Amino acid sequence: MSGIRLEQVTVSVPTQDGERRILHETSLELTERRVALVGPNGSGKSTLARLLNGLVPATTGRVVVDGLDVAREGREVRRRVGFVFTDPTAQLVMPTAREDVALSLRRTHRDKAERLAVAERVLADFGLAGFGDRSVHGLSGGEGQLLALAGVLATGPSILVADEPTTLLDLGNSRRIGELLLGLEQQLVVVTHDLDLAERCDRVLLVRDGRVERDGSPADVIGHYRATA
Ligand SMILES: Nc1ncnc2c1ncn2[C@@H]1O[C@H](COP(=O)(O)OP(=O)(O)OP(=O)(O)O)[C@@H](O)[C@H]1O
Repeated sequence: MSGIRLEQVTVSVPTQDGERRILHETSLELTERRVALVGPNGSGKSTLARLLNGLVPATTGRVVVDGLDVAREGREVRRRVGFVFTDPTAQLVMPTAREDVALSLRRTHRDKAERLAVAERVLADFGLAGFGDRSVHGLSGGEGQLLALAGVLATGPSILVADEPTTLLDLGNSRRIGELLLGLEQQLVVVTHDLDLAERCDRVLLVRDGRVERDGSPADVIGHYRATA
């Protein structure tokens, strides 16, 4: 039951004179622990990633996550599929770092004082000890991305989807976040232009012009991408 399945999925968006297909018919089964989506700008990677927790609905076909139909059981799917965006400010909603993580814990910890105490421990686990009172708007890109990840992982998802999580980061932070993502016990689906990160995944999909053009080992797919970019 675990894993991700796309059954003949397409995504179309309305245009002035009809509609445009941004993901052509795609069928996939993703069971590897670490899966990377690579490809040119505008090729459909984010669209594919966003289908996995219902942020983008399939126009036709079906997306199934851990045996759950994303269109029908969206709430439960979103509990299981954590999503991190390129820009952490898109998902940091509370004034301070501690409160932001505590917000993620509201389903699992009813008591507010306990939530805040657990949030403090989560911050420490992510290298953010002492950041509890800091404003989420005053964090550096790397700190913000760590905090966003801490908040999402604190909800206990079984799958993490990360859309270009290292794009805004310097080399040091990009490596730090990369290590953290690759070391997760959860299944990871990461959209990335960072081919070093993709190379360390178990499976890579090259998306081009709204299609999965190549799918396989990092060596094969990235080799093909480099040769045809
Ligand atoms: N809601 C939408 N309405 C219209 N067009 C859209 C919408 N969402 C995506 N697109 C278009 O679909 C195509 C694929 O977009 P997508 O964001 O999936 O690409 P991407 O591969 O993630 O790109 P990048 O690497 O630049 O982030 C793009 O041409 C984009 O402009």
